[in-house]
Amino acid sequence: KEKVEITKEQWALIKAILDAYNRHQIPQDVTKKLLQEQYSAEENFLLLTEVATSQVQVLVEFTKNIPGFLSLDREDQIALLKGSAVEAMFLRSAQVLSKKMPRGYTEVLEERIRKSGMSEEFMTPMFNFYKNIGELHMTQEEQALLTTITILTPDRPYVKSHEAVERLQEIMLDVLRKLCVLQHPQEPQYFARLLGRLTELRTLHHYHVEMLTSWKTNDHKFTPLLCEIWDVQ
Ligand SMILES: CC(C)NC(=O)n1c(-c2ccccc2)cc2c1CN(S(=O)(=O)c1cccs1)CC2
Repeated sequence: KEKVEITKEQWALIKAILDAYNRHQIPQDVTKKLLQEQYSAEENFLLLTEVATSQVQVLVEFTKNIPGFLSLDREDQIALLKGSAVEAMFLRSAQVLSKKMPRGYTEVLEERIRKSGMSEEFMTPMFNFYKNIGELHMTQEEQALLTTITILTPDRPYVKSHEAVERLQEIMLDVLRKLCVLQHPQEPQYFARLLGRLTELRTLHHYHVEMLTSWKTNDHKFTPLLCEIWDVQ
């Protein structure tokens, strides 16, 4: 039985990341709108645009509070944000959906998302992902660290100092690994299962790029921030 020891510094790191993650939540009023009375597909789409835009703003603030992030090369900080925005958005969405909500809220939310003009072949993998994340029953710390690890992925396009990002990501991976052993002692494979979700996120990222083009053809508008972060003209 491997003796797992989380150092004082690592606990401080977990606390800093969890505080930042909890401080930067999507404003309730924005997500609450998604639960209100029946909207049309266009209005649902507009609502998702609003929620997604608000999440990008939250993501930027959260990322700035990741210990070590601001000491990375400035252009690399931008490359990491642009490269991880879609994945962080799907991770946050899955976490929102897997929260205990009042009876029927989840169904309404899912219905709203299904009726937003999104192509069917994108829905299935997306809702599969939401289900897979829900089944993990991740703790707050695990959610915050997994989002941090997604942001600190060294092989995003245009990242120059690959090693610097890799070193930072490795620090976070080590902390998450130890936390998983401590918080899920009966599930030795839990950490591996968490990392498996990161692979699923990359597939969703590819789907998302295709979906954007299909929306563009149906003349759907996005906000300037979403166009900027998703490289949509
Ligand atoms: C919480 C935020 C980050 N979630 C969010 O914006 N969602 C959610 C979602 C999931 C659970 C609860 C509440 C909302 C589902 C979807 C999105 C966004 N995207 S999108 O960014 O591609 C998009 C933008 C505009 C048109 S489509 C499509 C799918």
